[in-house]
Amino acid sequence: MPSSVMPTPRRRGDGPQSPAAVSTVGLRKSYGGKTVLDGIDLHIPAGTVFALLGPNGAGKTTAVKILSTLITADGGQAQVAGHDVATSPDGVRAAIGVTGQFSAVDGLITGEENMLLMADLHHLPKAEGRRVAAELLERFDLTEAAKKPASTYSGGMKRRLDIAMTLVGSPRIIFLDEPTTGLDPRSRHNMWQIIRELVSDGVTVFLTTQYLEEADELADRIAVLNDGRIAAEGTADELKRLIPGGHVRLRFTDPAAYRSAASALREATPDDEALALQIPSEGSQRELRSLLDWLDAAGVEADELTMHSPDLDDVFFALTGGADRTDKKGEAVR
Ligand SMILES: Nc1ncnc2c1ncn2[C@@H]1O[C@H](COP(=O)(O)OP(=O)(O)OP(=O)(O)O)[C@@H](O)[C@H]1O
Repeated sequence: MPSSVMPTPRRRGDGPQSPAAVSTVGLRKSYGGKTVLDGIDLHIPAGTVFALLGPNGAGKTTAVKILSTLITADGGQAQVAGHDVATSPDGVRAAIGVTGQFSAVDGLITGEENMLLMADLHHLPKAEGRRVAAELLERFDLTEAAKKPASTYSGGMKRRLDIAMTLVGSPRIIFLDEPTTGLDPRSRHNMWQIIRELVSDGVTVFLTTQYLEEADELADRIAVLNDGRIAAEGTADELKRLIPGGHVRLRFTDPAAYRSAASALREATPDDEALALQIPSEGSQRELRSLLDWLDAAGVEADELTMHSPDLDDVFFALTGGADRTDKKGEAVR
């Protein structure tokens, strides 16, 4: 079932007076002559999940690095947990955890040693550190692997260890930079469950992702980053309402049939790789009937006809101007 017809759950942090966990005004960053962030405004209420969505190279990691004080912005302001990133970076660091592309996991030592190192860094007394480490290893299903070097862990286990290490410091805000990139579907769903549990504990989650489904599943609010600017921001439903209607997709197995249909149906958007044609449609019975009549008259016989309601894929595609993407089934599409 397309997510757009699922009942809409109540979103957290909708109240106008919800305190901001993260807020930015006019955040800017350039590398050399290249503008990576070109005036970013964000307001993320405490206790919510925010997804920064964007194609490769859009500037997602750069935003996370600025907000977690790893690099400085060239302009604008950013407050995290009530601290200014420029004037109070220590205050920010004490309140946040960061995991993702610059993971803290050391592959040469065991999972347990990684956890104890983290406990030391947070100045926990030895016994307390051991208790917290054991608890978190258990919570993230790593007890059995705790004595093995982290380099032997699977991708999913490493991500879980990374989050467990972050939680040693009891952060109120967690930045997850592409938390499920490269994970298999089961590990991805595990990670989603972990993220939901973090939020139910009151943690604010700032996540970056290239996966629309992930943002749709997890985020209260989503911002689409494109060319250094926020192209759109809102709940998944609000974003889906930004673009008109759905479409009918015709798939062919025979390249010759596909080519002749493509030349007969000039209004359709062709996808040469998938041998598919996409025709704008609201999906009403009347519209579908006239489309079928039209296909018959044009002598077009597709091997598969599917209806699509607008989803985040469509929004992302429309807003990011056709950047390469991967659809929900993992197929590369144009
Ligand atoms: N230290 C740096 N020096 C020069 N250019 C950089 C540096 N860091 C990032 N960039 C450039 O800034 C742009 C944004 O990079 P960033 O890593 O923030 O993108 P991203 O949205 O996280 O992409 P991805 O999904 O591929 O990780 C890219 O074009 C990248 O090459």
